Amino acid sequence: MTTTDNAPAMDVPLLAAVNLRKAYGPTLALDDASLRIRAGEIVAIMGPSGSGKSTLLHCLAGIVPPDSGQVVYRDRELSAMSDGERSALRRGQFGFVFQFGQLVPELTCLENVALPLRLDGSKRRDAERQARDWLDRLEVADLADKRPGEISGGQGQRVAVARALVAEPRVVFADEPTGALDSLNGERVMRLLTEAARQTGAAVVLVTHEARVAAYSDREVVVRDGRVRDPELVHP
Ligand SMILES: Nc1ncnc2c1ncn2[C@@H]1O[C@H](COP(=O)(O)OP(=O)(O)OP(=O)(O)O)[C@@H](O)[C@H]1O
Repeated sequence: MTTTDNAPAMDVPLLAAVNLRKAYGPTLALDDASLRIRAGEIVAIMGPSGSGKSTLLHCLAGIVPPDSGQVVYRDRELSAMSDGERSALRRGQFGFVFQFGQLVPELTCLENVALPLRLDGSKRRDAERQARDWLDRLEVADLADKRPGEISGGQGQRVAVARALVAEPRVVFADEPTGALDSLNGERVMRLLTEAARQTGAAVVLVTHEARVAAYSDREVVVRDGRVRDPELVHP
């Protein structure tokens, strides 16, 4: 699998998990899991509790190394990269939203959203201008000067989505992003997250056990006992 430009052909995955296996002691979290994500597509990973969804997401994002198998981003295998290269990939190409926003409590919402750009070397003024734009897109512009402890869970998740998207990543990893929200706020976060991803062309890997949340995706894959049923691989 090789690509020569920045836009992979439709049938070439942007990100692929190939025969992943991962054990935690005696627990087999992933057992021959394979999955392909195309550029710009929104894929929901579903399945029962403990089936391996988060482990799969962490492997795809280069956070957890599989025991065997490969994760390939464009034409590069993550395990063949140095730690520094993998960190640079996560910072430059990937965005993250978790169940609890994981905003930095000491920073204002504006500073939180600007942080990925600042870490990448942007000047404060440029980073904050873009951060303000993203807060606006996520309908939380009025919270710019507040700290995470002063806002609601739903507002915090929208700030977290703004932070995940500010550097215009190619893949957003979202692990139960609405898990701590009531249904109304959950729907709002999903609508804003998927709209923003579609506008920027980012793919989304969404872990959820809620059908209502998965309904925002282009397709669903099911993980059971560490194995993935990816219909794309059954009928390529
Ligand atoms: N760091 C870890 N140490 C030990 N066991 C782990 C670790 N992470 C996951 N596991 C185990 O691996 C299996 C898969 O866990 P994982 O979190 O991937 O499942 P999940 O489908 O995301 O579950 P949930 O929906 O409950 O979050 C579970 O049996 C879990 O207990």
